[in-house]
Amino acid sequence: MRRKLIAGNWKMNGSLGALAELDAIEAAATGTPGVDVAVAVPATLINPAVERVSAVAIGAQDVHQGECGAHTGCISAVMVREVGARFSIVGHSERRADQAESDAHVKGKAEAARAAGLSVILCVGESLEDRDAGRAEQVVTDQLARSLPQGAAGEWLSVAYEPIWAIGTGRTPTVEDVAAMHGALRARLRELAGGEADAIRLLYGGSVNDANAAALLGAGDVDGALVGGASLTAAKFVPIIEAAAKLG
Ligand SMILES: O=C[C@H](O)COP(=O)(O)O
Repeated sequence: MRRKLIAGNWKMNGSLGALAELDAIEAAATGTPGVDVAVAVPATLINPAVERVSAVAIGAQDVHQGECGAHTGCISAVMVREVGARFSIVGHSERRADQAESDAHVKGKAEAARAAGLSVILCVGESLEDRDAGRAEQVVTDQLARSLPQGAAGEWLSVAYEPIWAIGTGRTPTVEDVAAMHGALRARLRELAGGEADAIRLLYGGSVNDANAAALLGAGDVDGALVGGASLTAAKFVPIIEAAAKLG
């Protein structure tokens, strides 16, 4: 039985003042011991966030695939681990688009994160064009196969299915479509990593909010959510944690 994971992604939002939101999220995480709660903050906020909370895992939104070197502006997994990050997102569609990250980059980042002792949330997802053309499952499972780190198995890895067209748009796939995609991802993980892959959590991401969380989290093979906009305030994020807790 996989524990539910509710992970927030603040993206390029948040200041030192915004860290106060973490207090109520920490209280919710403490009050729902059956649910894992995590927030990926901007790199500048990792250390102060780590010093503020303990029941909430604080993480990075990206790490470089190397450990150190001449990569101006980049941050390594070793560096974020040193200041207390417990996980990193890799392969978010915004980075794949804005920074031209390939599946090979994403695989390298996931492996570097694991080597540094971080858990990993690896993102995959299709465009609206792929969805409309009926090739979403093929595109997403192929993306997974190319991005999957060596030794993928166990709770340290989560795969977040985030249809690009659902991110920040208020649109979501149907519960049936989410269940079908997660079933396809689970099947592909078993092909790629055997029975060990059953510990890998599958998260859904894309316009999750307090109104739709229970339905999306209740879909087949959905082990949690990766939440963007609704993770920025405790008032919107805590009900999603509570919805997960009710599902067990
Ligand atoms: O990482 C989070 C996702 O991109 C979802 O963002 P959203 O909840 O604002 O749609």
